[in-house]
Amino acid sequence: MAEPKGPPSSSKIEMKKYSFPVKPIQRLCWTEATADHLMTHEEPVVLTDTDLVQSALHWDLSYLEQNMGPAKHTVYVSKSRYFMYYDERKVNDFPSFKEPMKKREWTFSKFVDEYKSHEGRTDEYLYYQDALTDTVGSGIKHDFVHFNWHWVSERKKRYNWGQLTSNLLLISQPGNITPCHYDEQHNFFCQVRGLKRCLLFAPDQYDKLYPYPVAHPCDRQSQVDFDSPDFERFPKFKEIEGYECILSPGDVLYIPMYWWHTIETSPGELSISITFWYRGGPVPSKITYPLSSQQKVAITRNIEKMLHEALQDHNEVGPLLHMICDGRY
Ligand SMILES: CCC[C@@H](CC(=O)O)C(=O)C(=O)O
Ligand SMILES: [Zn+2]
Repeated sequence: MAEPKGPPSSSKIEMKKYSFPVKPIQRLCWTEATADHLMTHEEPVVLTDTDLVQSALHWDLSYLEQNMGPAKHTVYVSKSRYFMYYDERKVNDFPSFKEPMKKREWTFSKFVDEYKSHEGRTDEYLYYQDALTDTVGSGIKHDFVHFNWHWVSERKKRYNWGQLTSNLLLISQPGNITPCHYDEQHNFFCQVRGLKRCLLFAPDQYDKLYPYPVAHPCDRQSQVDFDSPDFERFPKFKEIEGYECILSPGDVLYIPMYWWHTIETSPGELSISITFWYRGGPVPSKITYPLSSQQKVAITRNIEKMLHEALQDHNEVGPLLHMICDGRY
């Protein structure tokens, strides 16, 4: 099997540079035994030759404008290059919370107009993030039906994943960054157009990435500003170690559940990506020890949720956890 065509090396395209060490994420044809081994052990890998979204590789802004139909779609507007997700259902409990980006509902044509008028602006940036649903036009429906569903359903079965929950279409301006966070689902992250640099961190780096409290709108997001880390508040960030890849069209990055990731769109051109998010498989009937770092993260989440539920005030969760731990553990 010929070596998969390599991606452009990160030195060729100026992405943000960080001081922490990163190792390359392996880039393998999906038929390689090592690719299967990595996915079986919930470790990231860039898969080539899957043809998963081959039928979408011709997508560009004008084709999408012709075929996305008349429905409204979610576009985020940010004053910076950063697009940090927040859960609007949790905002009420945090009156001083400032939304890191604004949510707009635009038709696709309106998005294209705004996209064009935002080119060159440095005061506001756009990021289209919406699920592919049956409101799309026949052209997109045709492309969607011709995703490689056989391949991806074989993977779902082999790795005993839960159901497919959504396919998110992501259309990013050059230079946009999704800050570091983890998701509670497995993700086949498919690059359709443009380049994206992905930095991933294993679930056992949890204590170095200082996620917001579970009750906070930015639950699952790291509090650390990678551009200027506050080592007073987040001293263990100094020890962070990550993995890196640059995705080209046709590449599929497996982002395992609970793996942290921050993704930057190359400055060169707009990026189009499609996600395939799957719930985790059923909890094994027999728990084996030691527990995995993913299981430990799930336990910490349940503890925070239970304490918040019991105390009815998220401001009391920290003091109670300190009362349990300080000077005792
Ligand atoms: C809303 C999803 C954004 C995406 C990162 C990116 O492409 O900017 C991501 O975090 C994921 O696919 O899990
Ligand atoms: Zn994510």
